[in-house]
Amino acid sequence: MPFSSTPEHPVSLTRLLGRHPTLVGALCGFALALALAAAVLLLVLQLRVQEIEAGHAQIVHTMQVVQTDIREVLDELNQSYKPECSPENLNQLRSLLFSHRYARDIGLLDPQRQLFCNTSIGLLAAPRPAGTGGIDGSIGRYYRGSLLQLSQGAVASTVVERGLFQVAIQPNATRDVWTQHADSVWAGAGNQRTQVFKGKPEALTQAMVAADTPHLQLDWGRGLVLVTTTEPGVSPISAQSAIGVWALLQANLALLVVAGCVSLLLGFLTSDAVRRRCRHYQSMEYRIHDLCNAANLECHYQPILELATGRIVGCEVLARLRDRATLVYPDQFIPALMRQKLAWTFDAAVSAHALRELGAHLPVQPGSFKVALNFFPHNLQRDVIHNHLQTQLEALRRSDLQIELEVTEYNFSPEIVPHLQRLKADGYLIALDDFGTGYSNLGMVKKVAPDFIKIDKSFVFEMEDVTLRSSLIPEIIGIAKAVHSQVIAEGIETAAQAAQLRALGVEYGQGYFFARPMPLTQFLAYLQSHRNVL
Ligand SMILES: Nc1nc2c(ncn2[C@@H]2O[C@H](COP(=O)(O)O[C@H]3[C@@H](O)[C@H](n4cnc5c(=O)[nH]c(N)nc54)O[C@@H]3COP(=O)(O)O)[C@@H](O)[C@H]2O)c(=O)[nH]1
Repeated sequence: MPFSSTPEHPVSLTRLLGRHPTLVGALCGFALALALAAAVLLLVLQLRVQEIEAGHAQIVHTMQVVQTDIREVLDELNQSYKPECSPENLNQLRSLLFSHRYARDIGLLDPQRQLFCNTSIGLLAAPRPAGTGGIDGSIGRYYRGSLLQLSQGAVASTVVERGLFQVAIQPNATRDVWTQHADSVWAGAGNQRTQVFKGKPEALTQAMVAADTPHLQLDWGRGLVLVTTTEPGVSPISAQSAIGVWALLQANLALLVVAGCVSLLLGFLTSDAVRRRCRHYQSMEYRIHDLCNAANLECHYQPILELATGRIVGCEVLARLRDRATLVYPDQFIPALMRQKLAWTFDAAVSAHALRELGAHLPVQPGSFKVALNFFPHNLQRDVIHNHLQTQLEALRRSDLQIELEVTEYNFSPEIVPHLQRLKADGYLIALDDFGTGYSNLGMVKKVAPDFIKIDKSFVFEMEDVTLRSSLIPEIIGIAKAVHSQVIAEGIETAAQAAQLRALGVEYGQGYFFARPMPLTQFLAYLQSHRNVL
């Protein structure tokens, strides 16, 4: 709630951002552009990974089909057949091969595990060792590159051995699917792991990890993303493919260029929007809500002197708002204050603050001491003003303080005349401020018969140059005399101006020549020193 006595708001993040709008805007825009570009790149990568995963799934599926086929043969051999090389047995074994697509040949082992007979050529000329090494799989022990004795010669094949039987897998049963969908295929687990297919150039396939790997792995050094699919059931089997990031970028160059341009455009638009938002946070329109807190309100007092004697007869209350180390002046905040409809809250807070301060600290003055308060014209409603000021004055019990209400000539309208008349009748002094800047009708001025007419400082500033404007000062004094008002000249900055105005018959003056508006402690010290001088 503005001008409540709640503690000052802490500096908000929005205010901090507002101090560097261009930088914050640029950073946000850059971050967005980067994020969008990265998102597109990740999407492209993700699509490629999905494509590879689908290929790997086909490899695993094909190998499972092959394995199931071979398992059935081995199951049947171990359950229903004897490892005998008799023609009848061999014929039965051959007919078994017909019903199993991936089984190429069946070999028979003697008790010393030597291969002595097979379905292709029958009894071998000499038994030969069944094989060394091998990989343990769930359906038997696999031997890669075993030489299969066929009637037309020997062929390298993978055989699976269980009990005293060996089944040779059709050469190239899985090769096509490997070639098409993987760069490298590994079989076996732990130290038995063997590379069963090597597709890409040596250097690349060497990079493929022979140990268990995560599904996705980044090789920063070579700019590769490795995709590994491991299926534990099939011996186990791992299919690996490498994505070259640079090659991926090249393959999607057009898409990435478009995405980059869109990202830059969005980044630029974001930067502009953020910059504008940050500027708004720094604007008075936004800050006024934070500033309108009782803790930020400061009243400055500018003495008003009798020109003939130099006696201080009163002061004008001028409000400032404190924004940390800096003071914000009325010209800076009044427009925003008006737009945010805080005019009455502000005037009420200033007058209460000033009267409280002066009432508590200003020594009781001999005679009366005028306290000139500025009110926005539409706040000059008799009942509202009177009730408000009476409440303040009753609490003070200072009969020496006399309130002077200032209304600018510029805003002097027929609607406020009755209010001013009543306020005057209530005992308040009325001052017509900035006189000469508006076009008030003399009849209206007469009706109010203000106690004071304040000559606007713009007339005083030009006195030494004797401009047309300054030549109007005697006219203004004449009008004041005609309506029985006393004259206060504002903006006196030199001794010459003060002397000239005094000679013209101006009774009172204020301006930097005497003193600038100042905080209470300084104002009290000024009053004290001034009294000593007089
Ligand atoms: N409704 C309210 N209006 C207020 C209040 N406090 C101020 N104001 C209005 O803001 C206007 C600007 O005030 P400020 O910036 O404080 O300027 C005043 C003086 O500092 C300045 N001045 C005084 N002497 C001299 C001088 O010798 N030279 C010079 N260059 N400037 C000087 O003039 C302003 C006072 O003018 P005026 O009000 O016409 O007497 C101010 O005009 C107020 O209307 C508030 O609390 N409520």
